[in-house]
Amino acid sequence: MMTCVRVKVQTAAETSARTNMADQKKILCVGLVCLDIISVVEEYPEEDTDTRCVSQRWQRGGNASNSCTVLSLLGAPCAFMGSLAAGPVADFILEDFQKFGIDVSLVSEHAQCVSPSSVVISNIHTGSRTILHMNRDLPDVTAEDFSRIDLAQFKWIHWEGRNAGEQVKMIQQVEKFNAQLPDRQRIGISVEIEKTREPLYELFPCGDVVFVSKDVARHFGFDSPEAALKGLYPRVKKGAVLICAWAEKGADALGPDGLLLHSDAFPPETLVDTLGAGDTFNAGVLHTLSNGGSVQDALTFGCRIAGRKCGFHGYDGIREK
Ligand SMILES: Nc1ncnc2c1ncn2[C@@H]1O[C@H](COP(=O)(O)OP(=O)(O)OP(=O)(O)O)[C@@H](O)[C@H]1O
Ligand SMILES: OC[C@H]1O[C@](O)(CO)[C@@H](O)[C@@H]1O
Repeated sequence: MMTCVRVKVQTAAETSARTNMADQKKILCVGLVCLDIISVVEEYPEEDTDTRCVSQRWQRGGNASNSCTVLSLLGAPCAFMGSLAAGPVADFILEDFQKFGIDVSLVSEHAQCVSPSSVVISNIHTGSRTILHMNRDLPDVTAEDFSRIDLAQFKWIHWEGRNAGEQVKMIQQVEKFNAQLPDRQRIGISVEIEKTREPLYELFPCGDVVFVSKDVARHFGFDSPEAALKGLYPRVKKGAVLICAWAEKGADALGPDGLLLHSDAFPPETLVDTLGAGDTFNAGVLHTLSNGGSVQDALTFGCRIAGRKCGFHGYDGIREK
């Protein structure tokens, strides 16, 4: 693993905020960072037409990266672990991570690879986001990369399901580390199974908390979060909590006591942009649980900030209320 050393000079406010957080353990998110090239449109375009859009912007994206953005806006010390290519896109991404005070010391640089990116068509009237993602050759971080990190600095580690075989080995390393610690000092483990790819289902029995998407739920033939949780719960490990978010229906959770928990969604006054709503929800849940909050509080807070996020472009507005 090559460690990135391109560090931007911090402002006094950033330095002081980071110093105040210095003695707190961090939340680590492992997964994708990419460039989102977002075109905001009044109406979804027809194929082979030439449309003028409302605005265009570059935004740092990727599930784990977006969740870090939201965690940092919520004031939670956090770190991102993933891969980055080199060049202007990678520079833009690194600078943006640093703007949010996200620890990037575990980012692996692959200078010879192409930066992953998404073209996103965002409909300003419905809030819908249509994503065209490209990842040509950037490899994910491995269990060997992970074995070099000092786990003692983290209170929670979240994996966005990607190279599941390697991620299972990373989780085993954390379980081994946890086994020597008293309960309250153990690192919380969560995994997200978002894409409908068979190898990712290996992650179901791996987390204390497992996020399963509505896409995966539908793929298994479930048409509601309740049905998905009941049907998929036998796949998680003993004692785990399974969580399923479902856009405007809010989110549900099922734990070892068999009680189904639910939070309604919190729709914004005007639905503007749902890109990253799921990543925002996950960050809200992780923030609450890693601070000792209940699963019900985590669901409600996750839905509250994800709903708020849908009311504006990007993530910055999360900080303002
Ligand atoms: N239209 C909406 N109105 C209100 N809340 C919403 C809406 N869409 C999403 N949310 C909130 O966001 C949470 C996550 O939604 P969902 O799982 O559908 O996102 P997603 O499709 O995974 O998003 P992305 O993949 O872009 O991160 C929901 O539980 C809900 O609280
Ligand atoms: O699948 C990758 C895409 O999904 C997102 O992480 C949103 O959840 C985008 O930022 C990215 O382009």
